[in-house]
Amino acid sequence: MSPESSLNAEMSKKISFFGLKGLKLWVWVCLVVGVFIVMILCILSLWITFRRKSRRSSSKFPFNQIPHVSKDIRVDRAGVQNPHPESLYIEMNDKSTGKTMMSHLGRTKSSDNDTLSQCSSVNHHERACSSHSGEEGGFGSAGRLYGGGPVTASPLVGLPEISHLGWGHWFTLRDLELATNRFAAVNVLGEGGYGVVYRGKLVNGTEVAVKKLLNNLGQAEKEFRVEVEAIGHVRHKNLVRLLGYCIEGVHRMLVYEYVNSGNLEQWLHGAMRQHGNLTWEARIKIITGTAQALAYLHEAIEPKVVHRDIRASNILIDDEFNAKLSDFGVSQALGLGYVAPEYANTGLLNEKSDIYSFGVLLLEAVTGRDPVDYGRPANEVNLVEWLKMMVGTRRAEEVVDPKLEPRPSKSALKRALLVSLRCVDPEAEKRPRMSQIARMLESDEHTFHKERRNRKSRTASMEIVETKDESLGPSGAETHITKPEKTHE
Ligand SMILES: Nc1ncnc2c1ncn2[C@@H]1O[C@H](COP(=O)(O)OP(=O)(O)OP(=O)(O)O)[C@@H](O)[C@H]1O
Repeated sequence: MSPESSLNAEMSKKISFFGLKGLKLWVWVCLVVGVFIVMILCILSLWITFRRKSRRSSSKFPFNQIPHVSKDIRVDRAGVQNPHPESLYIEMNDKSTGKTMMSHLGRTKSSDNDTLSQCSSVNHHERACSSHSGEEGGFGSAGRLYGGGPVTASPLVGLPEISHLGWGHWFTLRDLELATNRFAAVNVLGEGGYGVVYRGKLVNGTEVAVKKLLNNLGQAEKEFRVEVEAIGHVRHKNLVRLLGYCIEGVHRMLVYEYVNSGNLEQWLHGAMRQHGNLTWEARIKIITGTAQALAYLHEAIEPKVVHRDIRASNILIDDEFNAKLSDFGVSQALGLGYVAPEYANTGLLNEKSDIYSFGVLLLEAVTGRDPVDYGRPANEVNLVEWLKMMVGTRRAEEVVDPKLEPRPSKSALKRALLVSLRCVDPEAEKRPRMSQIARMLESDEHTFHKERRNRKSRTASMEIVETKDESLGPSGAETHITKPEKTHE
């Protein structure tokens, strides 16, 4: 008998087992294998159910509440240099946007600022924040966060390594409480449309201005995002530098370099007047710096930044009368006197409306008048209209701020008026670009220095010729520079 036929014979034998009689052996083998497979499947399904349950319980972990964030979570313990050894960072990959976000208790940092606001909804975050927010406590331990590094040229040296962003610093509420003496009233620098600004000092000695945004306005939160995104990487000598920000729970704060000599509004109309009047030279320096900052925002960076709120109070001044433009990137309603017609008509804001506002600012600096002053006679309330009327009636020299001593030269005044009139042209496309304006003003600054250096020499003089122009309205005038004339002093 061959082995195959003997195996067949064996398999065909009838066997009785567990009360089942007369089943062939091969049927028994199939039954056993089948039962075995069913058991494996049962075990597998039990294991999967168990896994799901344990995931569900871990989903109470608040990071899962962040909208649009996938469950691709990688836990990463912070390194040796981390001054917060307890910190547990969690990297979340948002598959819908491809962005990565790092988060841990009370702090959130993002590889893309778009994700900043998402973090505000994290309950855990808010609990962590309230546990060391302001009034009650946790304050004393803040000092240990710092390496206490030496004060150097960089305002960020000596601050915690872990909070470095691509462009600045990521502060905790405690850091800023410490810097401002818990936001003491005595440190209030002023209050703007979106919150209070405090003067502060970081533990490495850097003086800062902390803008604490009102947290009960959705708009303020929006502004925070807009501002952080717009200005984080932007650097120019005439722009106030954003050193970092704080976002904890409901708190939103921006931390700027401190600019120590007030703002242009205070110098022209307010508290800084007690220190004396700004000279023409200082005014032109401030205005020219502002123009350079705007030219940079409009034309040198991509994407360009439209300021949208050029006004004297946003031109901060340092102790050498350098202008430091602040609040760029802030989206907010413009004040009455600075609103360009195309904004009023269409709601659109672009660099041309910044240029209009800049023209008003320049007029303000020349005349020392507010853009809109209801305390004046009706035909003088609106600065731009009044100026056009004065130039149109050949009274340009009367517009100079009476407090200015010495008065500007004819040529300097005329050039400044020329620039401002071109900026406030009712037709937006006729307004010069900011870089052109900056160049015109730079040459004015240059002329001023030249005049001062050598008073006896002949200097170029520009003559403003006022010609009636329909496009400037009934009282409008367009200004032209004619050929230089000799002047004798
Ligand atoms: N970086 C800074 N350094 C010094 N002072 C500052 C700084 N930033 C703002 N300030 C001052 O804080 C005050 C409030 O400023 P903020 O920008 O909030 O309001 P504003 O410009 O007066 O008004 P708005 O926000 O409506 O334009 C102003 O007096 C301003 O000069």
